[in-house]
Amino acid sequence: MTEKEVTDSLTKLSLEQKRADYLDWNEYFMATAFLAAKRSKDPNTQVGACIVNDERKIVGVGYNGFPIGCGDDDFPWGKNSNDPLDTKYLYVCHAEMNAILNKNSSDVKNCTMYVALFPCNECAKIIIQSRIREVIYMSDKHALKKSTIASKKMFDAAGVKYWQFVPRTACDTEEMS
Ligand SMILES: O=c1ccn([C@H]2C[C@H](O)[C@@H](COP(=O)(O)O)O2)c(=O)[nH]1
Ligand SMILES: [Zn+2]
Repeated sequence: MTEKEVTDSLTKLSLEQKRADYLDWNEYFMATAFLAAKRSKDPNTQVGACIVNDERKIVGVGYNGFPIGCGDDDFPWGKNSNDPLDTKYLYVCHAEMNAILNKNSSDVKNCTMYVALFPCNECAKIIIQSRIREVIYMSDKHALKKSTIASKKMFDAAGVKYWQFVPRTACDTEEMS
């Protein structure tokens, strides 16, 4: 074997040993949002959000839950009742709002939010006002709801970019290795 052949086979070996199936940045931050969602006590819908700055540092994470001090012995997780006071909707803090309020930086200006579900109109307002400039979401299952249409209308007007994250399939991962 010539010296070049040895070098070539060593190079090939080291390339073969490189990991290809590690998480890319988008996968990593979306996975962080999904991990946060697992903290939610909502029996029906668990939402997580992760805010990332332009240095790819996580600056806030949140999930849907009742406000501090409002425990589920006193507040309901139900969805349907004749009296809205007996449902969760008047009380629950959305994941996006919690992620913004939980920020560990002075602000979230120019940050990106990764979120499990497309933000509702109330969260869209908070996202815009906090100057987040990009939203990457996983599910758009409420795309036809007026609140989602309103969110998109406001994001478009305010110049907040949004796009759907599509996870890699097992086949994609096999092709890379
Ligand atoms: O943008 C959103 C929208 C909803 N949520 C939370 C609020 C509630 O806990 C659930 C929604 O309950 P459903 O049973 O799916 O009606 O999701 C949120 O965090 N962010
Ligand atoms: Zn919301």
